[in-house]
Amino acid sequence: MTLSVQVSHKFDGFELDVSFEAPEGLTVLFGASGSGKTTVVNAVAGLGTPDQARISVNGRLLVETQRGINLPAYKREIGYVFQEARLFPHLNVRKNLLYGRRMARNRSDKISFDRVVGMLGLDRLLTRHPAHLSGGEKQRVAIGRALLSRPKMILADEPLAALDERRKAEIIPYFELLRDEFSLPILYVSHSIAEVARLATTVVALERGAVSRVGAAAEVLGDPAFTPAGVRAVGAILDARVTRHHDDGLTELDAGGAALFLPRIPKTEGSDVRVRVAAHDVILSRDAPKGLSALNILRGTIVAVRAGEGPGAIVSLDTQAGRVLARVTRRSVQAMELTEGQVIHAVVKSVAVAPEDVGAR
Ligand SMILES: Nc1ncnc2c1ncn2[C@@H]1O[C@H](COP(=O)(O)OP(=O)(O)OP(=O)(O)O)[C@@H](O)[C@H]1O
Repeated sequence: MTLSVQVSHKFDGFELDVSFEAPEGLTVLFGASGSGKTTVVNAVAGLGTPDQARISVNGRLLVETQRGINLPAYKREIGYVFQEARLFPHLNVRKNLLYGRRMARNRSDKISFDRVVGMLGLDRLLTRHPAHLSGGEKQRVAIGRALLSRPKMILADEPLAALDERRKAEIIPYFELLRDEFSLPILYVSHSIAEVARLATTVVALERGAVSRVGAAAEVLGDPAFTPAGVRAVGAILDARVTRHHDDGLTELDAGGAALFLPRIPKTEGSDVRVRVAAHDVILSRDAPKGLSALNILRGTIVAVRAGEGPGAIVSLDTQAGRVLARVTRRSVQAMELTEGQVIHAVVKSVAVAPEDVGAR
């Protein structure tokens, strides 16, 4: 496993006992305020000593309290991206980027200054000072600076929390690049389902100091029994490929052989994408719908019907495109006599899926 984390710590009135393993990619540490995210991050970063911890990254041991091993923070070789960019105000972008830079140890190294600047679109900003950058631009510089320190892992602590929605949407693709272009483990703290859906390879959900769930993003978000952010956050993640941009502004995707039409996605034809389809944007029909304005109709088989405490229920169905979830009323479940094994049609309105619901994979 790329990331192996075990931390226990007792504060007055709060007990943390967290243990998880994560494969290569971006691991989102997800949890409500006070669930223990910062305590875990501090243990990984080497800020303070937990009562008991064993943490390794790609087999390299950072701390093992029982054996008295505890690398100081500066020797852990971690690149940080925080909520605020924490740039040096008196240095321009170029100097901020070069601060703490480490030289390549081998020629196959992918992290060159020019590549990082190009990838993050910082070319035109190099001579500017942080005071003259937008929040999103500052965060791009912070990502570049973290990368240029040639870290063994990246630790991103709520890196989008201080940005408005537009800036968030602007920065997320850079984290996708970070995830996909460099084989660096990334531990990413967030309490946003949207970020989990776009970025997570693995989700580690924390609740009251313990891990309540670990798994691949699609699996965790697609579990109707797992609703830490409320039922409105429940949804499926579908893997798809961009097949064609149509003249009328729609992009056609191929999801496991099924065609999906979504509002224009800024990706080239042939790109692999992941698409989040929220359960409340899906309606169900027993018969193949005709004369309907919706363009996306997926035929599937019901694998579970889960009634909530309120009027709603989540129906999970397996389709050609993958597992899809639909949030309907319990009344509809009864009226339509929805049961496991039944063949059903899921209808997804194209415009229900916003461009920010579609990311790279
Ligand atoms: N130094 C401390 N002394 C006592 N209690 C602490 C200390 N640090 C954290 N705690 C408590 O431990 C719990 C977990 O805190 P932690 O900061 O890890 O949560 P979090 O998930 O990061 O929350 P947030 O998203 O609000 O930052 C909280 O109940 C907090 O009050």
